[in-house]
Amino acid sequence: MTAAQDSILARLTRLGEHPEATALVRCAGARASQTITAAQLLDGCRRSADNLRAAGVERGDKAVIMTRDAYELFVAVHGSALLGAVPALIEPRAEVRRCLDEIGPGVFIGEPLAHVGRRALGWGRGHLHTALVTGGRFPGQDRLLGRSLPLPVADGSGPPPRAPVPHDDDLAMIAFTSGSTGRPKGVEYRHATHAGQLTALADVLRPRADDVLLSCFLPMALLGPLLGLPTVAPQINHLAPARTPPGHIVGPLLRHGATAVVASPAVLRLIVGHCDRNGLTLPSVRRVLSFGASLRPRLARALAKVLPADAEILSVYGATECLPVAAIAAGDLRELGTEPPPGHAGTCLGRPLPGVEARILNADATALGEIAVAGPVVSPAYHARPDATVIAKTVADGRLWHRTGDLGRLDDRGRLWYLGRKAHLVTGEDRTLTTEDVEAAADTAPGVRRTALVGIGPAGHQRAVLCVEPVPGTDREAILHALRAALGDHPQGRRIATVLFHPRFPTDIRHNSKIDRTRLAASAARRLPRSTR
Ligand SMILES: Nc1ncnc2c1ncn2[C@@H]1O[C@H](COP(=O)(O)OP(=O)(O)OP(=O)(O)O)[C@@H](O)[C@H]1O
Repeated sequence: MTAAQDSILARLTRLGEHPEATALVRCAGARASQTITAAQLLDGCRRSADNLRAAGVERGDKAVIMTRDAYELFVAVHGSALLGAVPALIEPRAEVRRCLDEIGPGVFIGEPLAHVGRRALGWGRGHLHTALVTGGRFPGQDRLLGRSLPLPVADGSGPPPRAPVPHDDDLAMIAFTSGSTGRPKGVEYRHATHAGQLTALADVLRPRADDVLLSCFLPMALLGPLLGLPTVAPQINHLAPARTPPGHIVGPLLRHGATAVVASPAVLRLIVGHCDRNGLTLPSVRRVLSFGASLRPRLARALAKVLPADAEILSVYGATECLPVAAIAAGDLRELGTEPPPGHAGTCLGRPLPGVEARILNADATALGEIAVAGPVVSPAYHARPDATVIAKTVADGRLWHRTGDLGRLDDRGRLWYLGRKAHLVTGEDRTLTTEDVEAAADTAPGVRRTALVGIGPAGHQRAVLCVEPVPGTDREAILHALRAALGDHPQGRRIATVLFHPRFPTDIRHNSKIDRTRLAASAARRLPRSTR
């Protein structure tokens, strides 16, 4: 079987095998929800494809899709794919205009607010020929924002859609990176990439017949139903996930008896905090997958306390260009945390998943280098960014390797370790510091919510500044004391020149977990006396 026969489209049509099964639960707030069956979801995709065709969307068109509603996203993305159009996903952020200028989409499908952003900020100006507005219609909408594309939940009565059989190498989707090292890049998913990702995701999720997935990450709602998992999509604040009222997550989790939870560390912290404050536990949960950034042992421990004793917590490593790559159980993380290896320690990511290979490129004397990944989960190129593709992709031993831009090493047991991003290395006159190494140690200090190591000054002459986000209400002197204890014997930590407190770190929109180090460093630089910069 070619990968494309196990593609998204093939899995989509397989939804029709259990028409009455729950496929998606769309939640509003803590209590309200709408259950959508597999037949309804499939019918919705077919209707969406018909409406898009009627609106002039054609095979090969690139269609930006921007909606926070999981059902609309599902039927717009998969409806476009049924037509042979290429959905493009990007978060609404400062660089959208330049990103879209690069990929040149002809179609923009989105909720009214997305179109307001498009009109105001010129997203897609010059290449869009079709603007389609989802959700309810309002007077003057066609003139102001674009033609209406109503995507109400379908009744499930229509004929099954006819899905084309794609070639492995056909472009299936463009997904933008979250841009923590610069302007986001449009990652090409071919049909074979998607098929590889779904297979690898199934390896980490290990779906069972009675599983219910709670997806706190919107694009995961596109995949959960295709893995045969009834997928509950809570009403996350997708523009700032960590500001979601936690009851909007925990309420649906409890009501729908979620057995698997996919979330970023920031959202997991919300869930734990809510449970602690309200004396709640989460008895239905068997498996939690943490995505997007390191899962700290302290958070994993707090999470374990609200889960059943045999529940598994996994930290999953990957990037938009290759997802998932490796996974590690929190129990193993905790054990490793108590006995960090000497030298560059960092955070263990676990072994690469079946079918995925990892290597360390340009390793130095301590075996530290850049993590590169090969396998079916790897995207072969950035869309319309040959410059970025040349830098990130390399062929060796007949296989395509993606250079992740992450520093790491492989230990003698085949486990990957993460040391931070290459772009975030702090380079001083006599030493180079890796962020994760220092932060993993500093984050163990009581009173610290998280830390970020940034370099101030020109490369090669940087001053190492540790920014600290404290737990609100904690005494700063006590934190400094705890940090000295945590870093005093640490080979890198001892080199830190300055500690600065910052009440709330700037983070990425997608996960609210990746620290925006460029902004943080700029704010730290402003606070340092001129003589020490
Ligand atoms: N489990 C994890 N532990 C530590 N870091 C992780 C984990 N999972 C992901 N990451 C970090 O997230 C990165 C991938 O993030 P993503 O693909 O969203 O875009 P980005 O790398 O932030 O964007 P850009 O490439 O534009 O800078 C990884 O390369 C890694 O640095």
